[in-house]
Amino acid sequence: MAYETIIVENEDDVALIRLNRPEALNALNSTLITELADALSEADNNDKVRCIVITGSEKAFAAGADIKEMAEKSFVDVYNEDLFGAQVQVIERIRKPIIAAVSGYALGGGCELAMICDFIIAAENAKFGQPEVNLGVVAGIGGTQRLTRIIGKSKAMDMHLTGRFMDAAEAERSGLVSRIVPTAKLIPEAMAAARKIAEKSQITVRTIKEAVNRSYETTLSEGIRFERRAFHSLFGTEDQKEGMAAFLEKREPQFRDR
Ligand SMILES: CC(C)(O)CC(=O)SCCNC(=O)CCNC(=O)[C@H](O)C(C)(C)COP(=O)(O)OP(=O)(O)OC[C@H]1O[C@@H](n2cnc3c(N)ncnc32)[C@H](O)[C@@H]1OP(=O)(O)O
Repeated sequence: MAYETIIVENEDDVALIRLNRPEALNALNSTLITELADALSEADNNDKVRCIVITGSEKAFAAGADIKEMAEKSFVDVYNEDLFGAQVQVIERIRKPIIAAVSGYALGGGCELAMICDFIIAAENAKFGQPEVNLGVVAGIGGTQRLTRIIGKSKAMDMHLTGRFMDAAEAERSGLVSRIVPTAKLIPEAMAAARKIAEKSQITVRTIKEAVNRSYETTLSEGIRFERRAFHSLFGTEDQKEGMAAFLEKREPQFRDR
């Protein structure tokens, strides 16, 4: 499908989605967020795609929601159109793993989009922030909830209340990003991680995603019970037999997603 504000490249088993509004530092306008949700759904439904990478440009992953588009809207406008609601729900429900490859600014909705992804690989030049306070609003795509769970209350309050930016090193120390790579190597490193995931059993990968995400939604004991059931259930798959046999036979597993 042809898109106006994103570019989708399918390489082997991985869909690489590039946000592409360089003139506005990939600010999330209604076209971009809708096209992103559509492209992610398409990738989720495409049997050839086993992992997804979302990235932006070197200067900006995304500088947040499009302020020019939002500035004149009233409460009634954003309430009635449920600004960001439908598209974000689609993105949150994608079952395949999504890596955010972040270079440059990931601010406001850009930081929130990266946090919806399953993990973040950051370039050395990455900067994260929730500067909505400077615009007289609060984050609206989960920033107050996800950032707090990821980096803790004190740092999350600092980021949201002051609107300051966090560099890649602080983001890694805080657990917001899984690793930092040289800026020029961001896409190759993210694609290599995605290809590694794509080699695994997709039933196992989806179960892992579901179980880790469950930890945000439930109590520790419920989460552990869910994990144990998930672990037991995978013994009903051919891929568990193959994975364990391959280890014992000292060979690489050939998973069939069954
Ligand atoms: C999703 C919600 C609900 O959580 C809410 C939000 O996300 S609100 C938005 C939060 N984001 C911000 O407040 C960041 C706004 N941008 C900046 O502070 C700066 O642009 C910068 C620090 C990221 C980069 O600064 P600089 O290098 O000086 O570049 P600029 O000249 O400012 O920007 C270039 C160009 O891009 C336009 N731009 C940047 N960000 C946005 C945006 N969020 N919405 C719309 N347009 C944006 C900027 O206006 C410039 O375009 P021109 O004015 O030159 O046409």
